[in-house]
Amino acid sequence: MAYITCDNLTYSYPLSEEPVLNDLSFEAQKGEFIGIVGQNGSGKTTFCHALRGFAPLFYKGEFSGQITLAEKKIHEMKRLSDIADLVGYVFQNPFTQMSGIEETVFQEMAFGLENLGLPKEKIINNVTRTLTDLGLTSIQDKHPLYLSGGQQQKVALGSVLAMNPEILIADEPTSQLDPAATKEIFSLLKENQKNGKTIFLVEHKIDLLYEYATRILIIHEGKIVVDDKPEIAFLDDRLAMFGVEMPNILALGQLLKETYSLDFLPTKQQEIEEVLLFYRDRK
Ligand SMILES: Nc1ncnc2c1ncn2[C@@H]1O[C@H](COP(=O)(O)OP(=O)(O)OP(=O)(O)O)[C@@H](O)[C@H]1O
Repeated sequence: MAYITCDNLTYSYPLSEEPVLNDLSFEAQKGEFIGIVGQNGSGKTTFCHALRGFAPLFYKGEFSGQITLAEKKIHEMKRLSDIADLVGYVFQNPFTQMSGIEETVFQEMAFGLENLGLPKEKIINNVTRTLTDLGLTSIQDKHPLYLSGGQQQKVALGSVLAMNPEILIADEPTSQLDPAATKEIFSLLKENQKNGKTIFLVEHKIDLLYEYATRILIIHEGKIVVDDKPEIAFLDDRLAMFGVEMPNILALGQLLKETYSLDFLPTKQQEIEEVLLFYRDRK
């Protein structure tokens, strides 16, 4: 059995007229880095909420189908706390994530670990490591509510990473970060994946998803319409219809293939450089 399975998920929020998830099925193995893309309102966030039981447990509404994460039947779960140590969730808006009661960044990042009842020494180790990973050590004594949007976003992510969950679901966790910090976060997520964690990342930054994800899901009208390796998913003929752009590397690869009548499509930066150098040196 796959590590994660979703069978025929159909879900409507209490006030939605149509289902937001529409007979959606999917499975994943442990250690995948799954990028989720699709146009606004296609159901990406809702799919993430369903994965960790928030829809319907928190949002209510009508739900049918089955979800299993690491053999836990999420659709039969009665309390969200039942999977608090298995699934970490990073909200689109960091403000939603903040406890609102902790007075320093350090305490904020320790909050979830304390709720899990971990020993003090482990809490201190995890938080200290995460602060270093995210370059937040210098602001560890600041009040979380007096940080910039980007800093808050890093703290929100850190408070989840500190819990070291096996499955990490992050909804646009870099939306308020500059390009350098965004890349750092992608690298950190990649490191987590290499350590065996399973990552779900909702993102509009497709160039980075192309570089880091191992698999891409395109969601359209509540269904997964494309599910493949990035170099195949992002070549789908229907991308424009699904409101998804092609990564720059692939667009450039296609242009080179056309220009030089190549018998292959360069899909990596290194291949593109090799083609360019080859034709430059022939001149
Ligand atoms: N709490 C809610 N109650 C009712 N409808 C909701 C709720 N949250 C989202 N929706 C609706 O569900 C649909 C899917 O929304 P969702 O946020 O899952 O899409 P998305 O693909 O993540 O969009 P975006 O890229 O804009 O974040 C939209 O029509 C949205 O208006």
